Amino acid sequence: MGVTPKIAPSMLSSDFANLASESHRMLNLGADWLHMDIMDGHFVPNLTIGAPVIESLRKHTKAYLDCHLMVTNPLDYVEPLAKAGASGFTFHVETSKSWSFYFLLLWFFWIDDWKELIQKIKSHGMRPGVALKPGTPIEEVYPLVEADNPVEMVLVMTVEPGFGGQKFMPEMMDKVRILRMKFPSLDIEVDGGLGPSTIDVAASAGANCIVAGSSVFGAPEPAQVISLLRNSVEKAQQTLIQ
Ligand SMILES: O=C(CO)[C@@H](O)[C@H](O)COP(=O)(O)O
Ligand SMILES: [Fe+2]
Repeated sequence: MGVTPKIAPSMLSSDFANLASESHRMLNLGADWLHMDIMDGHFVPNLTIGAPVIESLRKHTKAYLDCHLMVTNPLDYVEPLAKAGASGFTFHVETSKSWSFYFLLLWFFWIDDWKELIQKIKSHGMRPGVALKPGTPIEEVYPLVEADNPVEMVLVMTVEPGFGGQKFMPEMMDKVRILRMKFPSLDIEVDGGLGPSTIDVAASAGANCIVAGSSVFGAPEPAQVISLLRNSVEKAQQTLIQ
């Protein structure tokens, strides 16, 4: 498998009043990416940060900022986030999906929507990803991965988006397994409830990008948790290759 492990502490669990030092702390403890949860209070019932905070953080670090957009209108965020210095831009496939369900005609607009969105993300120098909620079938993301101009990561939510500290949903691992079989070199990220007790099942299903908030920030030795997450992915990759 050509995909490398990426451990991404979710900064939602950090002390937002000390975001720069919390970010440095995580990177010094072995994190690869910083996972930034952007919520608009509409797509999910919680409101977090937006481009101004990413811009402030960017002044303090060169790290890969893995932005997870839990927002209803991701297109509106492309330009501000690119200017702010975001690295990855992962939008939810469910945005505008309800229209497609009711109106066949609008379904075509939805297709154009995500094509335009991916194109815009790339032309603004960011790396596009698509996320899906627990209730969304995995087939929904296939067209975006198989497109001529595809997304470069799929984020499989392992909790309902909106809050940190929820319980991991092992039944989501079927999605990860299917994706890994179909797309051996795709970055597959899992997000929600990941930690020492849940990493092995996610890693052996084929996930290589691991978001972890409460398990890292709540640990007495966060470095040990980061290293355990990485070791689990590396070990599972050896098994998957054989
Ligand atoms: O996107 C989300 C929540 O919607 C996540 O990124 C969480 O912030 C992960 O936190 P833990 O479940 O690891 O505590
Ligand atoms: Fe997230």
